[in-house]
Order: sequence, then structure tokens, then C-alpha cells
Amino acid sequence: MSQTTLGALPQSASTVRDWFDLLKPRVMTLVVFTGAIGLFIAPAHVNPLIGAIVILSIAIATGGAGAINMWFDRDIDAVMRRTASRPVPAGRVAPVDALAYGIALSVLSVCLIGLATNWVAAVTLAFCIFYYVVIYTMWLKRSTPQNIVIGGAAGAFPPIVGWAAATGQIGLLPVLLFAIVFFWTPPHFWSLSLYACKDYGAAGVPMLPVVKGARHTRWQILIYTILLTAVSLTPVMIGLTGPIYAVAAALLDAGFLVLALRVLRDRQDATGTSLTGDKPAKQAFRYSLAYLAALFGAVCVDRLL
Ligand code: HEM
Ligand SMILES: CC(C)=CCC/C(C)=C/CC/C(C)=C/COP(=O)(O)OP(=O)(O)O
Repeated sequence: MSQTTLGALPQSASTVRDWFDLLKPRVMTLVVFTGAIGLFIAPAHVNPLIGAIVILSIAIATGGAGAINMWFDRDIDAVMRRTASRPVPAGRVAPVDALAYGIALSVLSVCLIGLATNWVAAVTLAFCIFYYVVIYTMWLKRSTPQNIVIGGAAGAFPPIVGWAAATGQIGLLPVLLFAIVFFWTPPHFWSLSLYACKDYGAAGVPMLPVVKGARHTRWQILIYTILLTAVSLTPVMIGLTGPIYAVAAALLDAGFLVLALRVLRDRQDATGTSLTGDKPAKQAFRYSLAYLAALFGAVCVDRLL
């Protein structure tokens, strides 16, 4: 179905809920959390009001970028069961309105953080929006199975934004936090894509399991989880974090490695398709969310105590 055809769909009335859903609020919570931790652990005093504005700006940016993503992806979202009832493909919000809403929020977020803090934070946030909308959504998502590896960097910028807002600079610790989210994204998303894979195939999105198959994806999940373990322990190795983070990271990494191994060893047919209803992949996806939240929580506790 072409985007033009969808754009011409008759519209039914939108609700406040639709405008809220355009912001991808559930994903936003964790993105904003990582940005807030970047702000909290920075070695600078931040006025609480300014801190609240920074967190709000990251939330508005994530929401704005999400709305533009939903505008652009309305053709593929209409094909996938998971996304077909979203406000734009379901015809409750006109594509042009979703685009205008996303652009307005994106501009607002950059102005807000720039006026409240500094240009380093504003430029980093603007680049983050650009990366998610243009590099990931418009370019990589539809063109390569490495889409979420390279494009996934978009979701890794918020800790740098938070730190930059507090200090006016980009430090080594937030860069390591960026790297953690970067290496976390493939096991996070590929675990999900193992059992949501058919949808992506139908929509023509070249996600890894669609292009390379489930067996290859299982190996990639394990490889990236090992890389994630190495990266998440780097702050400990170079003395940027202390024992609280060291213990938390070691335990969380051990759990993720066990689950990634279970995904690899899941009972499967010759093509790698699960015979257990993808139970291990579902567990790994859920664990990925708890992992990132707990790891960032541990950095914060470790640095502030
Ligand atoms: C390119 C990178 C990523 C892709 C393709 C991706 C994709 C997805 C998908 C498809 C879901 C399923 C739920 C839904 O329908 O929205 C999901 C859930 C989720 N993702 Fe990601 N994700 C990525 C990166 C991230 C990042 C960087 C974060 C946060 C730091 C994040 C946080 C979450 C959360 C919190 C959920 C659970 C939402 C819920 O409760 O439904 N994701 N992700
Ligand atoms: C601060 C800021 C601007 C952050 C933007 C980065 C961001 C929102 C990262 C989260 C990544 C994400 C939701 C990917 C899913 O996109 P998708 O299009 O593949 O997923 P979908 O199929 O559910 O739409």
C-alpha cells in the first residue's frame, strides 16, 4: 500500500489518547530514564527546575521523533498486526497532522533545552532526533538488516544529552553509557523480532531474522550480549564506577548471558524456528528492559553514594 493511498484514507475523530500514543510513551519512559541518569551523575550542581526542564525536553524530543517516525512508517505500520491500530494507519490522525505535531515537538524540545542549559546539549538532542528520524527511520530501517545496530545509536544519545546539559561537555562516562545502550539494543530488539518476525517480513522490512533466519539471529543475540558484558564492565575496569555498580553489572550481565544462551539453545527446527513458542526469546526481551533500567539505576546509586 502506498503512503499516498493511506494519506487519502477517510479520517475518524482523533482522541487525546491518539495524540498521546503518537509519542510512543512506553518506549519513552526508559529513554528518558537513561537521559535523566546522565544528568544526575554529572559532576555539576543543577538547579532542580533546570533539571526538570532537561528531562521534559528529552521526553518531548523522544515523543516528537516518535510521531515523525509514525508519520513516515504509516505504510508498513498498516501491514503489521502490532502496529496496524496506531493512530495514523488506523485513520484517526491525518498523516500531515502527525508530521506537523512531531516537527513542532522536536523544535520545541531543542529550543527548551538550549535556552535552559547550553548549546552542546541542544545540538546533541537535535542530532539525536535527526539520527532517529532520518538515519534510522527513513534510511536504514528499510534498507539493511544492520538497521537496528547502526540506527539503534539514536536511542543511546540521551545519557550524553543529560550529562552535556549539566556540564556543557561530553565526558567519558556518558560515552560509555552510550556504548552500553548501543550494544544492548541488538539483543533487546532481536529477541523480540524472533517472535514478531513474520510481521516484518510481510511489511518488507529487512529485519535480521527475515533476511538471515532465526538461527543466525540467535547467534547474533549471544555475540552482542557478550560485547554488552564487556562494555558494561569497562567503567569498573577504568575506575569510573565503584563496587555497587561492579556487583550489579556482573549479576545483570550473568543473567543476560544465561538467557541469551537459552535463546541459542531453544528447541528449534532445521531453520532455527522455535518449537517452544519462543519462550526463551520472550524472556530475554522482558529481561532486556529490566537489565537496562537496573544497570542505569546502579550507575546512579554508585556515583551518588
Ligand atoms: C532501533 C532500536 C530499537 C528498536 C527497533 C526497538 C523496538 C522495540 C519494539 C518493536 C518494541 C515492542 C513494543 C512496541 O510495540 O513499541 C520495543 C519495546 C520497548 N523498547 Fe525498544 N527498540 C529499540 C531501542 C530501544 C531503546 C534505545 C530503548 C530505551 C532506552 C527502548 C525501550 C523499550 C521499552 C521500554 C519497550 C517496552 C514498551 C512496552 O512496554 O510496550 N527500546 N522496542
Ligand atoms: C531523545 C530522542 C530523540 C530519542 C529518539 C530515539 C528513540 C525514540 C529511540 C527508541 C528506539 C525505538 C522506539 C525504536 C523503534 O522504532 P521502530 O520504528 O523500529 O519501531 P516500531 O516498529 O514500533 O515503530
